[in-house]
Order: sequence, then C-alpha cells, then structure tokens
Amino acid sequence: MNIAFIAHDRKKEEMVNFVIAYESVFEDHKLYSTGTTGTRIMEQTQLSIHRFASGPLGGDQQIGALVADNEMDLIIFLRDPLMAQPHEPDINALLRLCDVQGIPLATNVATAEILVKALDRGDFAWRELVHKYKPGVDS
Ligand SMILES: O=C(CO)COP(=O)(O)O
Repeated sequence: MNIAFIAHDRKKEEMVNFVIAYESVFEDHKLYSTGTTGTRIMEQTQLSIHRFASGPLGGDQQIGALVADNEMDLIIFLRDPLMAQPHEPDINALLRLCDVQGIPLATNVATAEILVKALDRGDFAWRELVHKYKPGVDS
C-alpha cells in the first residue's frame, strides 16, 4: 500500500512516536511524506520514506497529485488545529481530494491507530485492485 505521513510542526513529535509504535506494520508498505515530517521520522526509525517538498513549499499538493490519480491508499495527516498555516488552501485541497477519491484519512492519532490496525488486518486489500487495473502504478 502507498501511505503518506504529514504533520504540522507542533504535531511532529506525536507523529514520530506513532510511527515508531507501528514501525513493524509500516515497514511492509511504500511510504511517502512531506519534507520535514519524513526527515524527522527517518531520523528515529529504520523506515525508508519518499519525501516530497515541505508542506508550505508544495508538499501537500504533491501528495494530492497522487491522491487525484487514486494512487494513495492511506494518509495520516496530523494537523495543528490551533495554528493557522500559510498554505491552508493547499491543505484544504488535499483533504478535499481524499473525499473525492474516498481515501482513508486520519487527522488525529486516535483515528490513525484504528486505520493502522485495519491496515494490519488486511482491510485495505481491496485497494490492490485499484493499483492492479491502473497501468504504471506501484503496488
Ligand atoms: O506543512 C505541512 C503540511 O501541511 C508539513 O510539511 P513538513 O513535513 O515539511 O513540515
């Protein structure tokens, strides 16, 4: 599965701790992130992550492009609900595209935990069909 991690600055530590807790699940998947989030996770885990640009520089939009193509299977996006972001339009566009494509999206750790347990159980296996019938998409 293709999984993306995104965390705003005051949520990065929570994200790193979450990924450490489920590292054994994530290591079987293809991982993506915005720039700084991915760097922080890779510093503290053995995971290899394809990092896009930092969020304010277009990273949310780059992940959004994969969502628009229905290539992303799960997004964990720990947003900071108490601080305005300069790239709010990019963030909203990504969230909207997840709803357009019906992509599982967690915006807090409680939901992320439920989705990761579902992932580990194989509940998202149907997504393989999406990839299988789309030429040029990673499995
Ligand atoms: O701003 C972000 C998402 O909107 C996160 O970007 P970084 O991971 O580069 O800090």
